[in-house]
Formats: sequence, C-alpha cells, structure tokens
Amino acid sequence: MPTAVNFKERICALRPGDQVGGAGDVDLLYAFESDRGRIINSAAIRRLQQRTQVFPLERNAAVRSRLTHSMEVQQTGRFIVRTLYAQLGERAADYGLDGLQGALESLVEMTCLMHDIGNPPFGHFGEFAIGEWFDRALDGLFAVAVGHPQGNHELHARMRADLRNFEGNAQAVRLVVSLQRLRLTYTQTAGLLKYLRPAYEPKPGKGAVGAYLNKKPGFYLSEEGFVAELQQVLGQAPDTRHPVAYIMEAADDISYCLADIEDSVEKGILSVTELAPLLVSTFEKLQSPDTPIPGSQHSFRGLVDQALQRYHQEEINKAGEFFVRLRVSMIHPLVQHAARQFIDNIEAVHAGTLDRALIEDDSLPHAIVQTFKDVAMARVFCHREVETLQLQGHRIIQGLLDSYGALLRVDAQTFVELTEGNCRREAYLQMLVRRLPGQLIKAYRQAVRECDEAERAAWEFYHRCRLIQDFISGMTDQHAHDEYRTLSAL
Ligand SMILES: Nc1nc(=O)c2ncn([C@H]3C[C@H](O)[C@@H](CO)O3)c2[nH]1
Ligand SMILES: O=P(O)(O)OP(=O)(O)OP(=O)(O)O
Ligand SMILES: [Mg+2]
Repeated sequence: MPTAVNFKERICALRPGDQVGGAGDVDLLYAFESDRGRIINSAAIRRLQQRTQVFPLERNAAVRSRLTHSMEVQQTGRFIVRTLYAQLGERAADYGLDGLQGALESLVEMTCLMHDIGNPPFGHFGEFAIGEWFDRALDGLFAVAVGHPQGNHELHARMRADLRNFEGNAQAVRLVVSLQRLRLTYTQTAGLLKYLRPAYEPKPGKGAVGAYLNKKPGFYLSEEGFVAELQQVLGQAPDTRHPVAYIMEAADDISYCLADIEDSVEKGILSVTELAPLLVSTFEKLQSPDTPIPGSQHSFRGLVDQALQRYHQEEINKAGEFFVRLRVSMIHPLVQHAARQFIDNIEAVHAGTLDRALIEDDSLPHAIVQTFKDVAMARVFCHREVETLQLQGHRIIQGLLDSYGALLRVDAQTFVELTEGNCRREAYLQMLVRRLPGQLIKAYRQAVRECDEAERAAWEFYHRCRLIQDFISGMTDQHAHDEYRTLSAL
C-alpha cells in the first residue's frame, strides 16, 4: 500500500558547497563511504578514548570509555537497521526505504560512533561545570566587553543565554560543522541533531508540544545558519528530527544501560550475586517479572536466572559469562522493539515529530532498559568513589576556566595581539594563549571575519567565549587533569 511516507526525500549525497543536481548528488553509497573515512579518521573521535562514560580518569581499560561505548552503540545501531529491514520485508518499498539498507546502515553507524563527540571531559559533570562557570561569570564579563547602551539588545540576550547553556549534543554539531570542518553530507550531519532548539531558547514546559524533542539544547547560535540550510536541503520542517537520530538514540539507550552495570561489577562496586535479585526487584516496580518478553523465550526473571546459572557453572570468567548471557538474551527483544516502534510510528518518525524516544513506552522492553538505569542511579552514580571523582572533575573544569577565563577580561584589540603571539605587556595571558590549539584560533578568526559589522564587538566576544568552551570541552579527562595540575603548580 503506497503511503505519503518516502524516506528517499530524507537521504541524499549532497554536502555543503556542492551544486544541487551536481556530481555530489549521485552515488549515495560512495558519498557515505567518504563520510565514514572523514569521521573515523578525525581527532575528535580519537579523543573519545580518554573521556568519561561513567567513571572519570579510569585506568582499567576493560571499563568503558566514551570511545568503546560509542563502538557498542554503533553495533547496536546497525543491528536495529538490519532488524528493521527484516521486519519490513517487501513493505520497505511502500515507504521509499527499498534500496537504502546499505546507506541507512552506514548513516546510523556513523551517527552512533559520533554521538558523544561533543561531550566534555568528566561527562555530565563536566557539562554542568562549564555551564555553571559561565552562568556565574558571563553577565559581568559581557557588560564590560560589549556593554554599550546602543546595539541589538535582543541579540545580546541571545548570545548570553546561548553561552550559558553548554551542552554536549550542541557541541557535537559545532565540532563537525565549524571546528573539525568535516564537510559531511547534510544527511550524515542531520542524524546528530538529537534535540531541536537553539541553546538560547528556554526549555519548554512539561506537556508542551515538542517538550521531549526540545528537552535540551540541540545547537548553538553559531551553527544556527547551518542548521537552517541543512533543513532546507533535506526538506525537513524546522523543529523536526531526522529519522536517523531516533535510531541512534535507541541504540544508545540499549547499549549503555547494561554496559554501565557491567562496568560497575568490573570495578567491584556491585557483585553479580547482589545484582541479580536487585534487578528483579527493581523490575518488579515497573512490570511483572514473570510476564514473557516478546521476542524472547523468557520472562525478565527467567532471563536473569538463566544468566546467574551460567555464572555459577562457569569457573574462570564468571562475571563475564553472566553478562554475555544477559546481553545476548536482552539485545534481541530490545532491538526488535526499537525496530517495531519505528514501523508502528513510521509517519511521525519520517516527519521527525515523534515526541519521545523509540524505546520509551509502557512496554516490557522499556521496563528492562529502565531497570538497569534505575539500578545504576541507585547504586553506582552515588557511590562514594564515583562521587569523589566527579567532585574532582568539577574542580578541574572550574579551575581551568578560572585560569583561561582571564582571556575574557581583555579588550578585543589585546586579544587579537595575543592570538598573533606578540603581546609583551600581557606576558601571562600570552603564555596562556600559546597553549590554545591553532585550529581553534583559526576558527575564531574566521567567525569574527564573517560576522555582522554592526555588531562586531558582541560577536567577537561571543566567539571568544565559544573558543574557551571549545578548548576546555575538547580536552580529554587526562589532559584536563594534567593541565589543571600544571597551572596550579601542583
Ligand atoms: N558518573 C555518572 N554520574 C551520573 O550522575 C550519570 N548520569 C548518567 N550517567 C551516564 C550513564 C550513561 O552511560 C551516560 C548517559 O546517560 O552517562 C552518569 N554517570
Ligand atoms: O551519554 P550522554 O552523556 O550524552 O547522556 P544521554 O543520556 O545520552 O543524554 P543526552 O540526551 O544528553 O545525549
Ligand atoms: Mg548523548
């Protein structure tokens, strides 16, 4: 049965700078293969290997970093696409999905691999620490740098709000588009736009239309023009998501919930024998643990019991065997559920208006994911060792901003001299500026060159603040830690 849904409209090979209808518009797989090369070879991906997933500054490489987590999300994303096609069968053509499996797999895989590249050192805590510092310091700094009574007050208010809302997903878009300048196809970049509002807009109230899709900032003022261009090229209405983003989100949810718990066991925070009954009792608060799970031969209790049996039978890698069993029996029903939700809501997913995650309903699969998240929240994130590390991460980020924030107190002319490396009267600041990556300074210069002349002072200061946020958020945990110690003479 033909429908109005045609996914071919949402997937094209065009890149920024290509002529519409030109060579770039031809071979999808070739274009997406090129995207893969650009992404996998980027420094931003490599930096994920030393960033926090759950445990900051972790030395045990068996515990997940952002990079190993992202590789797992990539695999889950690919599995969802394959399952989606298996479930659709001949119906793929009804939605214009025929002939697109390879392209969709590649798009989803690379979106998953990139999904956390904007996350700062120390995870959510790092994000929080950057926001907090700017929230405290920005108004004063802005007033000194820009505070003339004329000028576009609305724009200035937007800039300040934008800079107060540092957010990993918005930073990911900025990295790809403005900093690493990967020049990915519009379609590949579109999957990264997980949330839809600019960072300067307030969070909508609960129950408002699009409350979920606008839960967090999705992009910054600095990339606003690019986002509008992307939506126009892909025929996406403003305030809508690309379908690939829904799959990435589901793959992330499925992957991290079990992985966080496995890592906690690896670190000795939880034992398997303590965990198994805790999982069942936590699940019981959401759903009956004895109801059979669709797509599985087991109930939740059965699934956990079976994994525990393996644990007792195994002599050497006991916890490893427990988690292998649990993962194998969980992943199939969860992935099938994500694919089924995609199909059951295909019109809203295609339009990008589905205002929830694919795996977020009152189903048993959702209860499974939620159970693992609840156990992590109750037993892991608040563990003393984890909190100690988070407190240290917070101090490190704030300390680095205290040091580098001094660069926001000089006038524009002095800052330009500093970036040129010959400001002798500000010897201390000059040494700090020499430590900033040249690539970030170039991106700052270009942004200032291209800004609106009438609001030059405000834009210069905005981009200088962005530069500082880019620098700090682009560090690895280890680099931030070392740099903080160095500057504190510790
Ligand atoms: N250490 C730590 N403290 C938290 O409060 C916290 N909240 C979430 N997370 C982890 C879970 C997912 O892997 C990932 C995405 O939610 O981040 C946390 N990690
Ligand atoms: O993994 P993170 O830290 O990005 O956390 P998340 O739960 O995926 O949240 P978000 O919706 O901010 O990507
Ligand atoms: Mg995320």
